[in-house]
Amino acid sequence: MTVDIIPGETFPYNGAEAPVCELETIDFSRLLSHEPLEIKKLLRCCRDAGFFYLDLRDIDGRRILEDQQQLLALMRRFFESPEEKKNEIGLPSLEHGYEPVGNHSGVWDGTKDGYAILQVSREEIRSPNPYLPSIVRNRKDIKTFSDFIGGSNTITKTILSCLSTALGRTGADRFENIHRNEHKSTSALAMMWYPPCDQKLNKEIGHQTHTDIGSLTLLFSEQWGLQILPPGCDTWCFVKPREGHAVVNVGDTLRFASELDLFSCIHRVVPIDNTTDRYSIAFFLRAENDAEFVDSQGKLVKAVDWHNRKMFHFAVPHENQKPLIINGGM
Ligand SMILES: O=C(O)CCC(=O)C(=O)O
Ligand SMILES: [Fe+2]
Repeated sequence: MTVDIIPGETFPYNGAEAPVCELETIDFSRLLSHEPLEIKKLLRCCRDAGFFYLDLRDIDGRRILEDQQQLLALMRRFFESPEEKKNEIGLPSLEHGYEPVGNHSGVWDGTKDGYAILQVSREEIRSPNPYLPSIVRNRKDIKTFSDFIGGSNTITKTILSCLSTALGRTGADRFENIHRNEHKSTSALAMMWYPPCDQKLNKEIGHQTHTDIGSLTLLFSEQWGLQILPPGCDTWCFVKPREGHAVVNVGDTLRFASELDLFSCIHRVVPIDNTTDRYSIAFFLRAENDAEFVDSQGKLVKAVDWHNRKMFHFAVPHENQKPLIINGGM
């Protein structure tokens, strides 16, 4: 196991000092040139913790950091708008559209979630006339979404390809063959806004404990709140935000595709204080809709069915949730 709690490093939370975990860092430029040592390290991270930092500061990755700032400005403008404007198109599909706070279960039993979310699917942004709320349906905003989705797709596909190589997969067995760009998938950009939340008064809190549905998640947040439950550990640990880095994690379908070799780590988001709001951006790389996997229970499942089943499940009250679905069998 390579996930350790950073000795002496803690983060003040709920009147106590909470542990911070030590994740490894992978250099994106080195992955791009398939450097053997970096690929080996990547495989170790995906097998052990299922989470790592991706250093994007070299010239090959830097562009997405600029796109992240553009997207944050767009998100601030969007989430400050009146509710009826944000909700103009509702949720046309499970991976595209807007959902207000409270549409899913929350971080503590009996609570609902504490974030509003705008999703833009890769399928929709590639269409000639993307269907979006009119406050973001203009040339500049569509370019911001497309640049971010295109850049994130390139980064996550690079990681996927390195993992195929690291596992000695060849020909049709390479993971790229179930993530072909011209085949339909539920890959999407998710923009989340957590309004300030008073845990004593509020019933809409944080982001529930879960594993991710898809193959790889590329996550950007400049703010604290994300916690993971490292393998073999019974303590939740904070993931420290690091400038110039994204956080990447393995999701259920890549775990299934790897015959449970790769690790899909359980995580959640908790509110830090009752005065600050929080922004996070996630790109979810998901397999082609028709790709088939054997899940953690030995049952054959299609990528799109796993996605839809788990999405619906996120919304049901905690007492009706099946851990096998929420935590992907972890
Ligand atoms: O908001 C975050 O930092 C993480 C959100 C998350 O885990 C997810 O959307 O799957
Ligand atoms: Fe997640």
